[in-house]
Order: sequence, then C-alpha cells, then structure tokens
Amino acid sequence: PYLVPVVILIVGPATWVEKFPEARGTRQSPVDIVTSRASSGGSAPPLVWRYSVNHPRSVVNPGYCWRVDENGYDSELRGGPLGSDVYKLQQWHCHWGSVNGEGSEHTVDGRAFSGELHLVHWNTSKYNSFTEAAGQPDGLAVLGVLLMVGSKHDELDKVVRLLPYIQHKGDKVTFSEPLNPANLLPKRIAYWTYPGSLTTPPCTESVTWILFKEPVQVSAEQVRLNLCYYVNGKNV
Ligand SMILES: CC[C@H](C)CCC(=O)Nc1ccc(S(N)(=O)=O)cc1
Ligand SMILES: [Zn+2]
Repeated sequence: PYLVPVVILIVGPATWVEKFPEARGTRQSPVDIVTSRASSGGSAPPLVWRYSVNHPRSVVNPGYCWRVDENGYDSELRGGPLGSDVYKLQQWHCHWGSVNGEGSEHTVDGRAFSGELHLVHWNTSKYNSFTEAAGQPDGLAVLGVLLMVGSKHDELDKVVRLLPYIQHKGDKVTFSEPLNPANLLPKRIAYWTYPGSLTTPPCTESVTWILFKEPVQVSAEQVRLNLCYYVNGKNV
C-alpha cells in the first residue's frame, strides 16, 4: 500500500507560543474555575466602580468579537484585589465563540457559558497609558461577566442592535445613546479573582482577573445576532 501523506495543520492557541512566548507562561488565561478549590475572600475591601454614561462610544469589529472603546472618558475601578491602585475602563468586548453557544472563555467546574463579556481596565495609579500598563504584571484588571440565555438584556442591546452595521473586520459605528457599563454587571457582585493574562495574543501576563459568579441573562435572539456576525473570528 502507498504511504498517505499526513499533514497536521496546527491552528489556534496551540500555535500562539511560536509567535508569542508569553503564551508559554505560568499565569495564562482563561482557566477553569474549580469552585471547591477557591479560597474565601477573607478581608478584601469591597470592589467599587464608577463609569461615565453620557458620552459617545464606538463599536468596532476587530475580527474576533465586537469591542466598545471608551475613548478615554472618565471611569474608576478600585478595591477588591486591586490594592490601593485606581484602574480606568479602556474598552469592553464580548466572546461568543463556537456555534453550539458554548462561547465563554472561562469555565466554572468544567461548564462553559453562552458567552463572556470583558471590561478591560488599566492601572492609572502606576502607568501612563493602556499600552504601557498592558505589559506590566499589575497593569490590567478585567471584569468578566458570564452570559447565559434567558431574558433580553436591554443595556447590551444598545450594542447588539448595531452589529448588522459592523459585519466586516475593521468596521466601526459610533453611537451617542447614553449607556452605563455598570448595567452590564450582575446584581450580586460576588466574584472569583486570580492573576492571569490576556486570553488572546500577545497573551501578556498583565491581568488581574475578576470573574463575577452570577451569570447575566441575554436573550436567545441576542446570542443568535452575535453568532451571526462572527463565529470563531470569521464573519458569516
Ligand atoms: C499592547 C496592548 C494590548 C496587547 C493591545 C491589544 C489588546 O488590548 N488586547 C487584548 C485586550 C483584552 C483581552 S482579554 N480577552 O480581555 O483578555 C485580550 C487581548
Ligand atoms: Zn476578552
């Protein structure tokens, strides 16, 4: 019998280590949260945040999800695991991933959720820019919100309804409708926290992850709209 040439094509995270050495690091995200192994928060101070509401925002399709840029408008995240530093919201984005609706990045006791919202903040007490902070171990703090199918999310809909206008990578649409990012967070603010990394290249180990325990509900239609416009980074 003739030899069948076997070509093993490695794509995705397995290849990231070649170009991004950070991806081989010791604090890589996402992770599976094993709830039985999580220690109780002890005497950590409360996590507090404040976001500006009435400023224009732009939604952009970076090719792998959608991202809302805060355009430098004022905001603050402090307390919890963040010591005495004050962090500022840079951008927020969503991961929806594969078609079967298991698109979250973090899993909880092995369970994936339909999606995951990330609010990316940087340490303005210690660094002068987001890019500088993104290279430092205490440079970034990301609030993670697990999304599950349930009732429609009105605040998130202010972005989801714009997705048909940014179907291609690089597309961008600006909206001035008031929006409070705090309304994207769950009612109960219990969270898990761990030192981790950016979940996509360059996978820099500069993120203090703060993942809320309570999922937030979005409608099946909102998930469908998100899945329609990018599945695994491809516009469909
Ligand atoms: C040079 C600075 C920075 C790499 C520029 C690009 C960037 O912001 N990337 C990024 C941000 C957040 C996440 S996640 N998904 O929240 O962990 C993943 C990647
Ligand atoms: Zn993310």
